[in-house]
Amino acid sequence: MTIAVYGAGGIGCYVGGRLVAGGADVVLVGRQRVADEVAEHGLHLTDYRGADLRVTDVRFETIPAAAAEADLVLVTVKSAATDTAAAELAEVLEPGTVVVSFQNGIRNGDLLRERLPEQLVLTGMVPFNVLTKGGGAFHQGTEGGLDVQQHAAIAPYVEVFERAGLPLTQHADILPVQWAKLLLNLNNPVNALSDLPLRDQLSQRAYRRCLAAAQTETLELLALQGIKPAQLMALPPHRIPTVLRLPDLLFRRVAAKMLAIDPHARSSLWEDLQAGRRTEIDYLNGEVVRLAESLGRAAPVNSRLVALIRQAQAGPRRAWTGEQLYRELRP
Ligand SMILES: NC(=O)C1=CN([C@@H]2O[C@H](COP(=O)(O)OP(=O)(O)OC[C@H]3O[C@@H](n4cnc5c(N)ncnc54)[C@H](OP(=O)(O)O)[C@@H]3O)[C@@H](O)[C@H]2O)C=CC1
Ligand SMILES: CC(C)(CO)C(=O)C(=O)O
Repeated sequence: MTIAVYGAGGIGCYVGGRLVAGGADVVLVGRQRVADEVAEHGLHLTDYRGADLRVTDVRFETIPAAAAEADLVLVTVKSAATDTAAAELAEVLEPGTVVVSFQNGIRNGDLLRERLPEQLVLTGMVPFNVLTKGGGAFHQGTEGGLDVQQHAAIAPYVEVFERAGLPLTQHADILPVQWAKLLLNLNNPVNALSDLPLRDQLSQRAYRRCLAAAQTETLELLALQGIKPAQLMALPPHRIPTVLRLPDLLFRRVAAKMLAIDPHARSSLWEDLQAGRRTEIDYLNGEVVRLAESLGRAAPVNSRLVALIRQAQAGPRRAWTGEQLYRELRP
């Protein structure tokens, strides 16, 4: 049973490396710069529970053909790269290969399914944060295993993921899980604009009010669309904005788990902005704007966040205080 990880960056190297450490036959497919880093240092994988693994026997390839032998392919490219990845995979994969999208956003699985009609494409979800530390080191900064669409084809891999310390939770209906994750990802632009680690940013009420506003707007649209987001945390999604708006002291008491994040962890969107790469904003808050449009409504808070990230992508960046950002987002 060979597993290919297609797009081995933060999530791909971490998940793929943990699978190798758990004894699976894995090939990582990614860029030359990451291949060089892994060749020099191997992988050093740590997590919030104190796991500390050095993985030296890593197969890292840089051409799509390396995925051809795989029985299972985990797609871990950023959303804007899914189209190209799908075209490359369509050229090399055997019919019947199982492909799982472990990406944020709502549509990556659908896009892969459309482009890979001869393969079985399932949608997955990564609930935790991975901090890319450099020198082959990746740290899981928040709790969680992996979520995936339920299917008989997943059965042969359940034990492999279990051994890797990343148990799979299967869901009969993955869309509510994806939307629940997207509600959390609405914080990605807030975090990027704050230019702070997640824990510092979420510790400040003004930033949390920005996230609460983006979530409230989204929850109203989801209700109109008839989608009930899944519960991923101790609180149901519709209660989270109220908790986010609490004063700092109370928030720390009531929602200590939300702040149980590695002190250096940042959102993946911050990482993209920092590296000058195209961000996933159009697939996160932009997805909410699209939903609003399809319902003949507006999503002013999420639209503004999309615009601010586009500005930051195009030109000089600034670090917004929570108060400044909240004033900017208020209708
Ligand atoms: N990082 C995190 O903490 C979390 C991320 N996610 C989600 O997981 C997904 C992956 O994120 P993340 O790992 O952070 O992203 P990264 O950018 O760290 O990793 C993706 C890697 O794939 C490479 N890549 C892109 N296209 C191809 C291709 N066609 N062939 C081979 N390699 C390719 C990229 O190279 P290049 O940059 O040169 O294009 C990059 O090295 C995203 O959807 C993200 O939102 C979900 C939960 C947490
Ligand atoms: C885990 C979380 C919500 C925050 O890191 C994320 O998905 C991301 O950074 O894209």
